Amino acid sequence: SLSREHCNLKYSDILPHNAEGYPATREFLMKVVDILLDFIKSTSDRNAKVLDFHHPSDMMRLLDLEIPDTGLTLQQLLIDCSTTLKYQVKTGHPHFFNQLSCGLDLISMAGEWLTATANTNMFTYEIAPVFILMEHVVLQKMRELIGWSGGDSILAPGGSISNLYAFLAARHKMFPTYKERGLSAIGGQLVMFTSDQCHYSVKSCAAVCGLGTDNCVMVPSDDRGRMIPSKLEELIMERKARGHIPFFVNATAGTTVIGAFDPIPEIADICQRHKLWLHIDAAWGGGLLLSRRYRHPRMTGIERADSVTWNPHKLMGALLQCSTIHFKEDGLLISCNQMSAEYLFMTDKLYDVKYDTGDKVIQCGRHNDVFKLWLQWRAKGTEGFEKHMDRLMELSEYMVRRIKQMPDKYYLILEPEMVNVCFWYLPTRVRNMPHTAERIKILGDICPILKGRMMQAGTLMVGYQPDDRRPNFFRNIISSAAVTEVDVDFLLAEMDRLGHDL
Ligand SMILES: O=C(O)c1cc(=O)cc(C(=O)O)o1
Repeated sequence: SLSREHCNLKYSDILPHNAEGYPATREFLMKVVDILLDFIKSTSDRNAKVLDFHHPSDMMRLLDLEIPDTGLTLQQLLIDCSTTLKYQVKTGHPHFFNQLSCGLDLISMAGEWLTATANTNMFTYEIAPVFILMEHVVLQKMRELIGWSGGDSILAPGGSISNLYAFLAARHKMFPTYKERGLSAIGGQLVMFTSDQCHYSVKSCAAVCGLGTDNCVMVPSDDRGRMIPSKLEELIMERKARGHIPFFVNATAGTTVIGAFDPIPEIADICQRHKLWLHIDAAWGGGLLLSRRYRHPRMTGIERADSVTWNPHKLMGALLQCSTIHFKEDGLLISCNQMSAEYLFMTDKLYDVKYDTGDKVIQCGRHNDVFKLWLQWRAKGTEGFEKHMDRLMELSEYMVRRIKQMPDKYYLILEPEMVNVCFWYLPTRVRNMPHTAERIKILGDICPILKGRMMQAGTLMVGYQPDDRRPNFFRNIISSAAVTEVDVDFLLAEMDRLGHDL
């Protein structure tokens, strides 16, 4: 807690309100840092819980979230900070496997602290000169890793918006007068294509941009979750026969649930033949472009795409959020979205206004998501990122081996292409049953119960979900640098401890 002289102070006693307030300001902020360091310490403590679960109504009673009429003391604010983190899920804990984004990279976090302190907008070079230049350098490096020279990119508030920007640029490329004239510039029904395993944000582009989801054709995938190219071409021809205008194909590099990679070369050939825009949603798999060992064959041909989404906040471990969208053709983003608002994007500035990025996107104000990635890249180097990717894949391969060593307790659903390990847990009573539809139904039904036990015990978090081919199954994600083989062994033992009697 704060020293006696400062513990009754309020926000009005610190900078900027009180010009003499630096000592109190410093003490308060250092106390906040202490609270954050405690959280970081317990996040990396394997004996600490991943979460302290309470149902929402109980949680409300444990918290004091009331919005006060008069401000509270700095001391109370410190208590508020501690309480908030006490009930926050530790997504950086070595036993947190629940999402595609797991882990707490402390260099990236330090970058986020600086980003917050700089508190600037990314729309013009004028107020973010260093960060704008960093964006250029980092995004160009990522385009080189995709296999392009030139082109353009930007950071977006998440993979869904990155995919939307690709859609907008594709439509603009094919129908440049759409921007001014709207639908009448198109004179026909646009159609887009994606696999039935794709991220739902691709389909939402059709809803948001007026195609209608009926015109977002879901292409069947094979039993590995990969788009079937021959089906794609059939569906394109069928829509053309109906007088529709196919214009956009999304291929997924790393699907959300099973981590599948669509076959890019065959899909790119089809796009070339039919003159369609090829977008590759590598939001999840993109990090593997950094690995010479795993990039091929998963993303062979990615350089043939017209646009690529790649989220460093996923496999690369940059802090949330950090999503990038890359275009092979330079100039497309700005011509598609530019509105030239005179109060912001004046052309008579003293510096080269091509560095003003705000007019490239429909957002205007844009958060600085680049510094935490740049600082991380400075810390790791490209080879450090490659080691990180190879390590995550190695741990997933270890988990698959361990699961195969316990066929009585675990059923591996398919050989993973990346770090999504999909399996069923087998409680004692089903271990002698044949693997029939009847048993699969039981295995699906126990997922939410076993997950509930994990959350109540607070010792582990592994995600589950159904897909279009099967009921609930567990999907384990290893994307955290904190995870080791010991944690994989813990996961498999803990699920059995919690679930054997289900
Ligand atoms: O960035 C993430 O962690 C993320 C994004 C998703 O769309 C879906 C998931 C997920 O299914 O874990 O995670």
